[in-house]
Amino acid sequence: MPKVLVSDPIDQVGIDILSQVAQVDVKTDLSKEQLVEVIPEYDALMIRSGTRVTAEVIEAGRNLKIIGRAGVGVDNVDVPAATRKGIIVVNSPEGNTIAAAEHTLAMMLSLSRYIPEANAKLKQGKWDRKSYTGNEVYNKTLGVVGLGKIGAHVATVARAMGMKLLAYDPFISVERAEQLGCSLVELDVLFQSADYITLHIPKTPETANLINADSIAKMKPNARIINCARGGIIDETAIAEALKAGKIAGAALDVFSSEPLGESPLTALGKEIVLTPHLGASTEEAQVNVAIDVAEQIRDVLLGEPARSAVNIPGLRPDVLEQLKPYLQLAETLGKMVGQLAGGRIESLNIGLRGDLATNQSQPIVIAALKGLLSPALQERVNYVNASIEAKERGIRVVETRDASIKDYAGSLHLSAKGTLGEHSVTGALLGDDEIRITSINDFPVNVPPNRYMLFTLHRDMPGIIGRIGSLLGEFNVNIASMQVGRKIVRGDAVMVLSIDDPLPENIMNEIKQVAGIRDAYTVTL
Ligand SMILES: NC(=O)c1ccc[n+]([C@@H]2O[C@H](COP(=O)([O-])OP(=O)(O)OC[C@H]3O[C@@H](n4cnc5c(N)ncnc54)[C@H](O)[C@@H]3O)[C@@H](O)[C@H]2O)c1
Ligand SMILES: O=C(O)[C@H](O)COP(=O)(O)O
Repeated sequence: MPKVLVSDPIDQVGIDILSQVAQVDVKTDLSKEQLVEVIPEYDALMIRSGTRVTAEVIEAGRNLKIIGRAGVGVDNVDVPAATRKGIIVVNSPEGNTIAAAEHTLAMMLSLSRYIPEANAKLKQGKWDRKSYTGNEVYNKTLGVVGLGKIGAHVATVARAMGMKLLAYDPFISVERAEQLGCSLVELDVLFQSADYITLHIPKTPETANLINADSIAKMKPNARIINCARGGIIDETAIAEALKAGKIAGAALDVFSSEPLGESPLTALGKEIVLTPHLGASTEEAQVNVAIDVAEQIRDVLLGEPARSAVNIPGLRPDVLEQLKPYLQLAETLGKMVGQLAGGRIESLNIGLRGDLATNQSQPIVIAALKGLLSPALQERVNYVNASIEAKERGIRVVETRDASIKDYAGSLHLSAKGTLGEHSVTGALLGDDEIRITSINDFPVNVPPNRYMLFTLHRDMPGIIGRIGSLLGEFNVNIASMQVGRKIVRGDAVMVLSIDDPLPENIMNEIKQVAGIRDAYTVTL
């Protein structure tokens, strides 16, 4: 039974799902060193933002197949290191959207009405009404930086509260912004015009310290900033100084450049700042959502099924994936075949998408073909996650061509591999919904299903040659399951495809190659 380590607190519903297929260990207080020590025995790791999955952890996780982040942000995971090792990283892109948006709105209102401090004072027995006259958000301008899932929900609710909306998001269309009641503006315009600025962007090199002394200098003195996105998007020293000097009116922060928040100039400030310890996703509902979402993906991957929201393999909607699955199988099979036919070091792979396939999303098919091509050499070390990187590192040039006009099958795939020992091609298609057929070898037409063990010969089409190969295999006690010859002209060149029940004995290939008329022979194991 596979083993799953849960190293951050997640809802029991997730543990129950994982327990259907795995032994689940919940260890939420592991130090860095302890994590590195225990990770080798686990097939999957499930985390929230509390566990840092460094390259060292990934390197030590020699059995790891999947890291599941029960939440959105994967910035606590070294995703490139996981990708390189072929470990799938999945998250829950939508499970906590509403929770984070509502927390943002709660922070905005708390900040405007000084609720946290008024509450604390009253609990100390002080009835102070005069210190806490706040502001209404009604009719004020909210600047939303990042109009993705959370930003969009914040905008929708803020609009209903009577706020005017500006948004900055270079990846969002004007139509989408207008649909949400937002005017898309440049960042500086947003900084200069907004009474409230809320951040809903990932932390990237472009967004690190986006709010700094310079950007704060552009803001109105009554501006209030809310960050429920990621620590490090705000320069904490700059914002603390600006608040102290009264350059802006307030800040509400849920996330920090270093978490847990230790000693910080932020904690010394008064009612103009509201701080929460990364609580954006902490609702019962969100925790159930993300736990189910991620536990199901871990379960599926451990059962050999694809994950629906992996961050390091091409994202496909489940319905598209379902439709493409037989073609992925086809691409992988053809990749395996053509790689073995070409032999030696492969320099380039030409992938021709034909018929209906030419109009499909090609990236997963290309990856599947590369996985097939590399799997004889790399075995289980190559998968959908790292196939492209592995191919690139081996200097394999990948060329994709499309031709929707080739209609001999609904969709077919033509792979041509050029290597140090020559160039070979295979074409394949699906019969019915999911039965694979090899339809040509080196452009000789055939029609054979793939088989675990196969033998191919290139030969002169002449009497006796098929019989000679048949008897030779018989002499070596190899049972033939099926045989087919493909040729373009009578007594010209031809290809023979044999499906055999057993692997070929080592010394038979030399004998086959010596049969009169045989130009070359190849074995393929699928
Ligand atoms: N505090 C919490 O507990 C909590 C909970 C959930 C999510 N989050 C964080 O909230 C953020 C937003 O999450 P989401 O689910 O809405 O993500 P999302 O991917 O749906 O939206 C992010 C948006 O940011 C935009 N964007 C990217 N780079 C940008 C840039 N340089 N300038 C402006 N816009 C840019 C993207 O186009 C996208 O529309 C993420 O950082 C996520 O990790 C925090
Ligand atoms: O990216 C996220 O999903 C949030 O930051 C939530 O993090 P958490 O799961 O640790 O609460």
